[in-house]
Amino acid sequence: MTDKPIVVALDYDNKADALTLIDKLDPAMCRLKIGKEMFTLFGPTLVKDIHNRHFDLFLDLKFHDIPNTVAKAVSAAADLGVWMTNVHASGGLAMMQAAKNALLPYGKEAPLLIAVTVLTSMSDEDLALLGINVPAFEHVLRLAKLTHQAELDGVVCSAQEAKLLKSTFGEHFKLVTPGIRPAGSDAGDQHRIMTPPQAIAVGSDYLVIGRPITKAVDPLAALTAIHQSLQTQI
Ligand SMILES: O=c1ccn([C@@H]2O[C@H](COP(=O)(O)O)[C@@H](O)[C@H]2O)c(=O)[nH]1
Repeated sequence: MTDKPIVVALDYDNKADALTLIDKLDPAMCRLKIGKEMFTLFGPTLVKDIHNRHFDLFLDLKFHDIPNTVAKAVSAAADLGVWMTNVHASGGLAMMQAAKNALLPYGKEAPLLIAVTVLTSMSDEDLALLGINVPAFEHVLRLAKLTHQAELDGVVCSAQEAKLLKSTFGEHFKLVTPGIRPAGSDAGDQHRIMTPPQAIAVGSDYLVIGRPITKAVDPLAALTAIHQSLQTQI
């Protein structure tokens, strides 16, 4: 199992609430993620606030644009010193290669660069509505092949595809899996879900977990319980 596989998704509209939670967390136990909502509201200052608290930060902005624009955006993310950032694989091979090339000047300081395959909120039926008439796992595999060809560090996928992707691309290709739900917790808008221990067992490297922790009555207790549920797998 990867060192520190839990990535807590901070989807708050209030910075004070987010910092209150962060201040209860231990950087040795988890990493953090901010996405479009918090970055749009609070910007690079929030990134600094989180770095000052010694957490690795996944900047989940899912860039999807023409190659030149995405390359510049990824470079701007690297300038913030984040641990991981991402693009949409459906932006295409040239876009992903431009993003990868933009990180070359950063050397070992470059963030991990991964690509979103098929959002975990999407079912086979949702894909069919987009004219994609194959099961989600097939489209995930197709986009992961493109990501691998562009030499990115890995993909965002659901844990349901993790076994297939690990066996296809090997240990070094990182699998970042949202749609993680402890047994009995509300799936919400997520469709392709798995429990934390199952996700690790099938090869997920990083488990992105938001509401099961942030909306819990006691978020620290929820995180600790998930963390403990993984310890038997070390
Ligand atoms: O396919 C994807 C890509 C990103 N996400 C993000 O992960 C978290 C999940 O939060 P939960 O509250 O645990 O559902 C959220 O920030 C999404 O933007 C994803 O869910 N699926």
